[in-house]
Amino acid sequence: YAGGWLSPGRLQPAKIVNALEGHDGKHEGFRRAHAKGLCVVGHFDGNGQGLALSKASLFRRATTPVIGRFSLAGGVPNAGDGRVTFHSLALKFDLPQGEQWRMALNHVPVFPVATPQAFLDFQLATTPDPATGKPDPAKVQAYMAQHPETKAFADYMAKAPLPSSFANANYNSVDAFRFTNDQGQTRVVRWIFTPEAPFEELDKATLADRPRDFLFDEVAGRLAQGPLVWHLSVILPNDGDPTDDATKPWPDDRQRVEVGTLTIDRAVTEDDGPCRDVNFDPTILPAGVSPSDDPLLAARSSVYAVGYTRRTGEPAAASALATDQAFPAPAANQPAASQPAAKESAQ
Ligand code: HEM
Repeated sequence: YAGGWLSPGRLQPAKIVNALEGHDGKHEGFRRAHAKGLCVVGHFDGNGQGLALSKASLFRRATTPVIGRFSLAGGVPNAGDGRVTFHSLALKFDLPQGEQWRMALNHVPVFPVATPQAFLDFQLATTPDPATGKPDPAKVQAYMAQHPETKAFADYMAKAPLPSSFANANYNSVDAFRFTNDQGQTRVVRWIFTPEAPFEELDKATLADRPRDFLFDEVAGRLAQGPLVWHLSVILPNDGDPTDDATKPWPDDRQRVEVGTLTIDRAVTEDDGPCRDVNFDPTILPAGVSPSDDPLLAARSSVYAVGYTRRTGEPAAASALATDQAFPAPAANQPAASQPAAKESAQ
């Protein structure tokens, strides 16, 4: 039953992973989405303001160690960076008492699909035809006709400026989550990390001519000069703002509460480093945070788990990034993940 043999028509996570492999090829040992990435380590300093919204210990006036991974969407590990796609950042916060908070964030505040079924249908409709190497325009058109929200997203991506760097991009939760504070009050929120590095736009006209790894090389170069900083703000919806539909943005004027600062200190190698064997499942949450009614969240959890199980059962692949070789591997008896335990000052 758990394997889905008795209900072949139901949407199973393996079907979505199969579709991702069909779309971008099967690259053993790599993530089935966001295959190209760079691992980083850093820390988060809470300012205490978030505790009014959630009792999560991340929000105390304390420092929490973080590992992270910059990535681009897509399942091809050595794809060129000259594409119109998400700049993404995944994070794993190691909190006191063994709690963790894992996030996988995109620079765009909305997602192209609202449901797992639409995600599957979108992958299938845009899978390249082996005869032409391109998606079948009739299938894409038929999908778009049924999914105006995906069409709206594609139009938005075509027009919206792309950040010139991983360092000057926002990173959004996209999905909504439920926050609960010490008094038991619950609110649904989204969140955004905004960079201190000033925004600059990538010239889309020259994308195709850029060196393969130019975005990853650029951020590695910045990190070699010093840490990069983002401010985390929790976004509070107005009554009626959708909490179960990641295709719908919340208007820019919604109240924001700044709750702390993320500092990315340095890049570390992905081969044998702390990121390779992590599943950045966004439903791994500390007390005070839980999933909302957004149907993507449960699907993400189960699909990431299937992808993770497949890739970690395959021979480990070396990082496809040339720049990765420049970073020190963690010492044999001291994995890079072993940062100091979260230190608390006052609440
Ligand atoms: C139904 C919707 C979605 C599906 C099926 C899906 C699928 C996947 C899969 C299979 C992976 C690779 C996991 C692994 O092997 O560790 C992945 C990674 C990722 N996803 Fe999604 N995803 C979905 C929605 C989203 C959304 C809404 C966001 C942004 C908020 C997002 C951001 C990311 C990021 C940043 C990673 C890379 C994590 C890393 O660096 O390991 N995904 N996704």
